[in-house]
Amino acid sequence: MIDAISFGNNKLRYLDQRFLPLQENYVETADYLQAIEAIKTLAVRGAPLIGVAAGYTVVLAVQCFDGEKDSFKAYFDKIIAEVEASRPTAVNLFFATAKMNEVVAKRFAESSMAELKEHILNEAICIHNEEIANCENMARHGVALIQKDLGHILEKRKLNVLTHCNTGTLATGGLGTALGVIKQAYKDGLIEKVYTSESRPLLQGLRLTAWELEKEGIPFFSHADSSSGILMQRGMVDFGIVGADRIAANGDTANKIGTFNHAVLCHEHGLPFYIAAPISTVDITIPDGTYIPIEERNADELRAIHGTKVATDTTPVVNFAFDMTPAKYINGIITDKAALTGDYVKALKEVVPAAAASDKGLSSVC
Ligand SMILES: CSC[C@@H](O)[C@@H](O)C(=O)COP(=O)(O)O
Repeated sequence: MIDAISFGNNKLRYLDQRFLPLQENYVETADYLQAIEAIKTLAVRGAPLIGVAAGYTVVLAVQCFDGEKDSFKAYFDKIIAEVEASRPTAVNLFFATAKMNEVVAKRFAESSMAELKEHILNEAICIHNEEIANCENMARHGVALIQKDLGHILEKRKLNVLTHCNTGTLATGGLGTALGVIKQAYKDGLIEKVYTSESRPLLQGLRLTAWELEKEGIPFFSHADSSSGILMQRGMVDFGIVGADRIAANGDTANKIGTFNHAVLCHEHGLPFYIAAPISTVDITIPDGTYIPIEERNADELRAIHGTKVATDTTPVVNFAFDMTPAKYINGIITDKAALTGDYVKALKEVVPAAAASDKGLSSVC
C-alpha cells in the first residue's frame, strides 16, 4: 500500500511526489515551514491530501509553540494565514484550517497548552481518517452510478474509462476519488481498461496515475492530453471521470488544467462525464465557478520538463494550474454522501452541512 502521508513521533512523513515514479523518496520533518513548502512545490498534492497535509502542518507549528497561553492566539492566526497562502484553489485546505480554527475556538478557554495541542493533533488525525473513509463511500456510490448509467453497455462488455491528473492514493491517502471509483469498478468487473491523460505540465497522469494503476494491475494506456478527442471519436472511451479541487454551489467544478477540454469532448461524443470528490471539496459559499480562485504557477514549469529546458527562458507563458468546468458538462457528482445528478444546486444543499456555509465571504475573482 502506498503511504502518501502519515504522522508519528511529532513528525510528518510524506512521499515526495515530484520525483515519482523514477524515485521513491520519503521525507520526515518536524518543521512546519518545510511542510508548507511541500504543499507549494507539489511534493504533496491532490485536493484531499492537501487538506490532510494542512492539518498536520498546523500541528507541527503548534507543537513548537513554547510561549505563554495569552500569546497563542496571535501565533495561531499567523500560522493559519501562512498555511492558507500555500495553494489557492483546493478548498480542502481551507476546510482543514476552518476545522483547526473551530477546535481552538471551542477548546481554548478550558484547556492547558498541552491539552490544546492534543486537541489540535486529534483534529488533524480525524481529518485524515475521514478522507480515507470518504474514498470508500465515493467508490461505492460511483460504481452504482456507473452501473445505472452504463448498464446498457455492461450487458455486452466491460467499459473503457478516461481520467485526468492523479486522484488516487497519492492524492487522498485513501483509495482515491475518481481513481478510487475506477479501482473499485475494476475490482467489480466493470472496467476493461483506463486511459490516463498525461496532465501537462507536471504530468500527474503520466507519472502518478500510471504508477498507481501499474501497482494495482489495472490495464491502462497513457496518452497526450490532446489525444482525448481522437480516442472518443474512435469509440475507445465509454465515459470520463475526474476529481475536483473546488465545486461551487451550482456544481461548476475546478480541477486540473485540461479537465474542461475532456468534459466538452465527452459532451460532444454523448459520453457521461463524472466528478468524484468528497464533501470537503464543495464550497457551498460560492454560487458558481467564476468565484473559484484559479492558481497560476511559475512559467518555468512549462518551459522545462523535469528540469530539462525545452524552451528559452524568455518564452512568455500562461500557466493556469486548473480550469473550471461548467456544471452543464457534468453528468454526475459522486460524493461520499451520495451520487448527485440533475439539479446540483438543490442536491448539493442537501448533502453539505449547514456549518460549511458560514463565515466564508464571497469575493468574485473573475
Ligand atoms: C483527488 S484529487 C482531485 C484534484 O485535486 C486533482 O484532480 C488535481 O487537480 C490535483 O492537482 P495538483 O496540482 O496535482 O494538486
